[in-house]
Amino acid sequence: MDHFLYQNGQLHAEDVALSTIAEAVGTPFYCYSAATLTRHFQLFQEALSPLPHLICFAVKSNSNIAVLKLLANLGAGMDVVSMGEYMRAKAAGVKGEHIVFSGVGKTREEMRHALEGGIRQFNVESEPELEALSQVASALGVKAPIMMRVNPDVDAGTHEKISTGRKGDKFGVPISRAREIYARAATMPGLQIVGVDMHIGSQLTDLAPFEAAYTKMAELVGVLRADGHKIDRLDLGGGLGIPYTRSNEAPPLPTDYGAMVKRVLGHLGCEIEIEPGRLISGNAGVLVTEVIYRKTGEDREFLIVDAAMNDLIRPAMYGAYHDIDALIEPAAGAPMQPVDVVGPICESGDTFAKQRALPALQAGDRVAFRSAGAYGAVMSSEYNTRPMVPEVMVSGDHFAVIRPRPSYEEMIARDRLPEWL
Ligand SMILES: Cc1ncc(COP(=O)(O)O)c(C=O)c1O
Ligand SMILES: N[C@@H](CCCC[NH3+])C(=O)O
Repeated sequence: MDHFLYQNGQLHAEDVALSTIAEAVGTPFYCYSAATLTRHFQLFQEALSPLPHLICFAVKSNSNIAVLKLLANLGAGMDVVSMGEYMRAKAAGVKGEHIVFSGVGKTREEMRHALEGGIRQFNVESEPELEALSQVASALGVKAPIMMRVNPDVDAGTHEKISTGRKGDKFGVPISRAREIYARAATMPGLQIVGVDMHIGSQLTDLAPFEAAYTKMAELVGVLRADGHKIDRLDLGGGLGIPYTRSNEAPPLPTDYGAMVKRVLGHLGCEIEIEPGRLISGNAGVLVTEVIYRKTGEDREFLIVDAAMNDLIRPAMYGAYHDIDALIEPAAGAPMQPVDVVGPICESGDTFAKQRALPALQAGDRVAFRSAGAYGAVMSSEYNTRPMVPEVMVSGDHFAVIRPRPSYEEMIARDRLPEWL
């Protein structure tokens, strides 16, 4: 469910017409709906309600501090993967005890920073990382709460580039070695084992791989407890997929996911953590862009828009599909024409859609790329010296710019010229 709907012939974010925002901030811009973010978070709260749980929003999917604060106000914890994300979570007012630190290559500096600022747990991904954390925590005279991220060797059945739980993937420690590694961790100073972690991939559209992984997790918990470890908490990762197009079959809902979690893991009496990103933020955001030119090629029509692959890289990177809607609702029965929707960057990969059926749009018309709230703004860059796109949040009938567009002067002024040039 989202709150980007046509009202009186205009695409709205909640009760604000997107064209009103376009007039105020210029295009392109990202727009998020506070109501959608809230709704999606609450779906997970309801789905896990009978179990003790904490929903740790995956900051990597959308790290704007206003988004984090909105979710934190609803009771969310945060899943971070860098010192920068940790600092963003803190800036949004999240307490250290509600922040979990994931990531395959945490540095000692990041460990120290999180231990000093407070942390719920580190999700440790290798033995060298365990050793480093043990040393850093011991030097600070504290105990670092840890879980091992266990790689269950389950194929998530998702895009090759975002599958993380097969034995050839770089993530976690092999489940076959988990017992030995937990035994080792238990002997190391400065560490306190609190649970087990898994994350098998992103944009999963089927519950079966989750269930296969969590079944292995349940077995492992039994083994580790029998070995004398105190396992009170399970981090199940994120990964539940979203519909990127209205014509697709919808992926499972948080309710279905929650029911499965209860069935497979509920009897263990553990506190459950999940790390959803995309399901909370993905359909809570759109990227609005304006057509600069309509161009007739040899064998096709092009719409050249003012957003580009540097602003939303998913189509170029994964061949991802995003629905495209005109801000002005096409008249019923208006003819649709196939066009390639492309950005201005000098790469053929700067293509948002090929041969997409759209109404007859012209220069000056605006469109919204849907499902852009997750892995959109966070993956953007300044390639071609294009300023980062501003972000706006709508709540009801009002909106606020939650990250302004930097000026060209600001961008240019960041470089330094060495004296010897
Ligand atoms: C460790 C970890 N947790 C959570 C997530 C969030 O995943 P998603 O946005 O698919 O829910 C990711 C990204 O895949 C991740 O790597
Ligand atoms: N960036 C990816 C998801 C990666 C998930 C992070 N572990 C996407 O846009 O789909």
